[in-house]
Amino acid sequence: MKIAFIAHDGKKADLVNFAKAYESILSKHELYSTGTTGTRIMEQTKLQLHRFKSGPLGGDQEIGALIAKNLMDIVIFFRDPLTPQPHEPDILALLRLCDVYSIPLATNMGTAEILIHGLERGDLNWRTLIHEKENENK
Ligand SMILES: O=C(CO)COP(=O)(O)O
Repeated sequence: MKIAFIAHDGKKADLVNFAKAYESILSKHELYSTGTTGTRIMEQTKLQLHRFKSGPLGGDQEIGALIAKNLMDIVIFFRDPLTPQPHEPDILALLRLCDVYSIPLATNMGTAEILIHGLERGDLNWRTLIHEKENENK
């Protein structure tokens, strides 16, 4: 599965702790992130991520482009609800695309934990079926 990690500055420590706690599960998947978030995770775990640009410089939109192609399977985006962001329109666009394509999205630790346990249990295997169907239609 392709999993995207994004965190605003006030939530990066939480996301790094999450990545550490679930490192063994996450290491079995293809991981993506916005720029600074990915750097922080790679500094503090052995995980390898494909890093896009930093969020304010277009990273949310780059991840959004993968969602629009239905290529991203899970988005874990720890937003900071208490701090205004200069690129708020990009953030809303990313969240909107998750809803357009029914992509499982966690915006806080509580939901992220449920998603990761569901992933391990096979609850998200329907995403594999979607990829197979899309390949058949090519
Ligand atoms: O701003 C972000 C998401 O909206 C995150 O970007 P960084 O990971 O580069 O800090």
